[in-house]
Amino acid sequence: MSGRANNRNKKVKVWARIRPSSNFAHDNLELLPDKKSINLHLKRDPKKGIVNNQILDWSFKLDGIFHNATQEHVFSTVASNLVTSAIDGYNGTLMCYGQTGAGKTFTITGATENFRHRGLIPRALSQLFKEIEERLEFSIIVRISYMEIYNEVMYDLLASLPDVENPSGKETMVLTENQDGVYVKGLSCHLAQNEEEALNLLFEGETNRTIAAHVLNRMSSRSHCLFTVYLESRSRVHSNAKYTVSKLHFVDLAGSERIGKTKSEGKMQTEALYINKSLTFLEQVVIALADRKREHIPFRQSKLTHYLKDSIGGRCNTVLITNIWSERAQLEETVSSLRFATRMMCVASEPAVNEVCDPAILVKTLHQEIEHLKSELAMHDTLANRSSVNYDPLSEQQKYEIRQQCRRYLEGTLDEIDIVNLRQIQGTFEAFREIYHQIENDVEDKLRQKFTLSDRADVAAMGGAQQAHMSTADEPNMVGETDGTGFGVGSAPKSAKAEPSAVVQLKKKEREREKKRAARGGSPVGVKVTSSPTQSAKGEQDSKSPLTSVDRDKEEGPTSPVSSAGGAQRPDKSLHPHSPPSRTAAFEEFKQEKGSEINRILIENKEILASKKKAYSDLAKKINNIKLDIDNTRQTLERFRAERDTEGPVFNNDGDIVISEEEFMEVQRLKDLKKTYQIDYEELKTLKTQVQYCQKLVDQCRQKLLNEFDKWYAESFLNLPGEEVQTSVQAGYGPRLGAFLPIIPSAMLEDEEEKFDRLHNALLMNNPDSVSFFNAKMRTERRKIYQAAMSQAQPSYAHHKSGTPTTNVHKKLPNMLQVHY
Ligand SMILES: Nc1ncnc2c1ncn2[C@@H]1O[C@H](COP(=O)(O)OP(=O)(O)OP(=O)(O)O)[C@@H](O)[C@H]1O
Repeated sequence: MSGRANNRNKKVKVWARIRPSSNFAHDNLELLPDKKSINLHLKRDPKKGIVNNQILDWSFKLDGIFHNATQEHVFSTVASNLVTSAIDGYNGTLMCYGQTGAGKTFTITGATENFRHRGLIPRALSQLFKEIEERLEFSIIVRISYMEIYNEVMYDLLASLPDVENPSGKETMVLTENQDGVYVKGLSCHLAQNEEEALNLLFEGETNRTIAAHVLNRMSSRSHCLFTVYLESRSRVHSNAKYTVSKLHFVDLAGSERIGKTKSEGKMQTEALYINKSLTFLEQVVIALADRKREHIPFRQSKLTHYLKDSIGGRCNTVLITNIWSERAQLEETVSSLRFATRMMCVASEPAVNEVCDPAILVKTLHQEIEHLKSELAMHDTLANRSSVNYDPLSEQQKYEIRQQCRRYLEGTLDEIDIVNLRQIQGTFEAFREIYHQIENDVEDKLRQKFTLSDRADVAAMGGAQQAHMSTADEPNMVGETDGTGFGVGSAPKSAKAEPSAVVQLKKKEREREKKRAARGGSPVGVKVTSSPTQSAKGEQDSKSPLTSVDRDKEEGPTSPVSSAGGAQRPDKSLHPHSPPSRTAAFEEFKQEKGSEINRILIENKEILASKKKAYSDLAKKINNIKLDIDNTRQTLERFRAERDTEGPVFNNDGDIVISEEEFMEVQRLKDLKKTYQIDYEELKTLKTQVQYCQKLVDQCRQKLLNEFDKWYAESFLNLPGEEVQTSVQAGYGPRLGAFLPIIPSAMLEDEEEKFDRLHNALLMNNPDSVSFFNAKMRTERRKIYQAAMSQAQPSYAHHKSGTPTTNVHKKLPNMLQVHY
């Protein structure tokens, strides 16, 4: 069956979710083992008389039924794909329908007091940003709007409480349509650059909804809430004119119970009437959509259906979750909800990507193409006598010939390269690039050899010192091993063996002298701190060493940083031509002397950074506490509302519900808390920028210090001109960790750390209980980063041991770390 035929059979996906209950009506409600079907048996209603046509047995088959399902299971089953498809450019709608208290809000938003119970929106946002981070080749913009429709009036839940300042409820937003679809003029749309910002918008909308419910007596269960995520995705790789736009709606519908059941009067009756009307219109739209022959769909009858015009079935991925009760008293409403669900199942859905063309880029691309074709033609005209324009790609033979031509051109044996067509020009440039890379690699190899030998000399010197320190004749293997391999660590590369440098020869001689000394029972070099240089030099006069006696004196002198305890003496190039101090000791020395100014600045910057970080973390804690306060206040307000509902609401002359002073105070408190939260949050953002800035300064200073040290070390001890030195930072090695350990760039780790902090804070806002969960997650993630970094760095380490210390760890890390987020 073709994909098209498949699409033709596609329908809106419909699920039912049963609210957990200890009074599950087992006699009336039967769930079948396929986990899709449900049978209901109603008792005859004696109030309807002896003769009535009431249907008592109902069977429904849906796409699935969630019974005792976790939030995670519901999300992965119905919403996860919607999120991925939305990033791919498909519109998506997830709607919860059902009577009041059946669990719509619990499903869509979740319970704030428990992290495990967070609903589909926070989970979807989390997955969304994770996937966006993984799609490096796309630049994806996320915007969010949050709207409430109450009594057929639209309210922006993300505007700064317009309805509180405008209690008349005069509508400021208008539903409009253009070629791109339906949109609401006046509805604020907010950029969200990460999960934290998106969660904040959700949280802000929820708070505004609660405040409006109390200040304006707008019952949240009596309004429709629409949280919409808008995505715009452009390729970073191809600068073509096409890009995708999509929107993902999360719709929490008002309670669907019939008006008789609410037993409402006054204002509440008006609400119920509006709800009934808009849900009836929704049902009419669904019925019309299900009928393929219908040409007119009555979308414009209500704000809800008009807003969702392009978001139910059709080109959009649509999922309906019908929330139902399982208790006997609610069976009639349950049947009604399931009937709506089965109607929705008939609505066809043929999702399609929403691709848009950017006219400006399109014009630019076409211009480029015209220019390209023009130049091809021009070339064809000029070269018509010599060759014709060839559009085929170059063959291997042709590429080889072009490479040869380029080489000869560079060597000077060819004066001009014959240009025949555009392909050849491109091939020529490619050949030049290859040659350039090859030269670059050759130069790097040469530098590596230089480093290898010097570092080996360094290691050998340390090996000698170690052996001397042990100072036991029964451990000759230490020396023997070192001598055997030449350097004690790994084996030398062939090139190094073929062309031993002066340093290598120097070391060999030193080993020979060492052996002789050991045979005579004398102290090895490393411990001859107090011996007379002339004396020791004298003993060596007969040897065939190419060194002068002065050289030997210097070599064995008491100022050797390796031999002196602590090694903190001032390194002197002239005194130590071949026995440099360990890099760690030299670095300590460097910080005190030549690099003292930059080191001082580094320490200062570190202190400032630490204080900023502390201020940031203190403020984050404070904000979290405010968030806890807000949650508690909201719960208190909920309690007040519940009490009012049980006692029966008291109305004033205007028909508005009168609230107690205590409740009023709580509302005030909630507003104040929200204001403080916003102010502090703004300050937190400023602090964060400051922390990032200070971090950059610290990194720069550290890098400068290391670079200067490397140059100084090379000049002073390795006889290398400073400019030729590949610094520790470039090479990924640093004195603090010893010459052989890779440094994971601190900036990078802190970047990751920041990500954790952000996530941590965002999730704390959602629920304070998640702290331990997140700490654990942070630990695992950090371990992963380290392991990944080390496993990447490991080959370089091994390489280094065998003589190639220049592998650039820095270059490898970023891509690898990004994989984790
Ligand atoms: N699957 C579930 N698991 C645990 N608790 C649930 C579940 N479904 C609903 N609840 C609880 O039932 C109560 C009512 O749920 P909720 O507010 O989500 O209903 P609703 O359908 O959105 O009602 P309304 O129309 O008034 O907004 C809440 O306290 C919620 O925590």
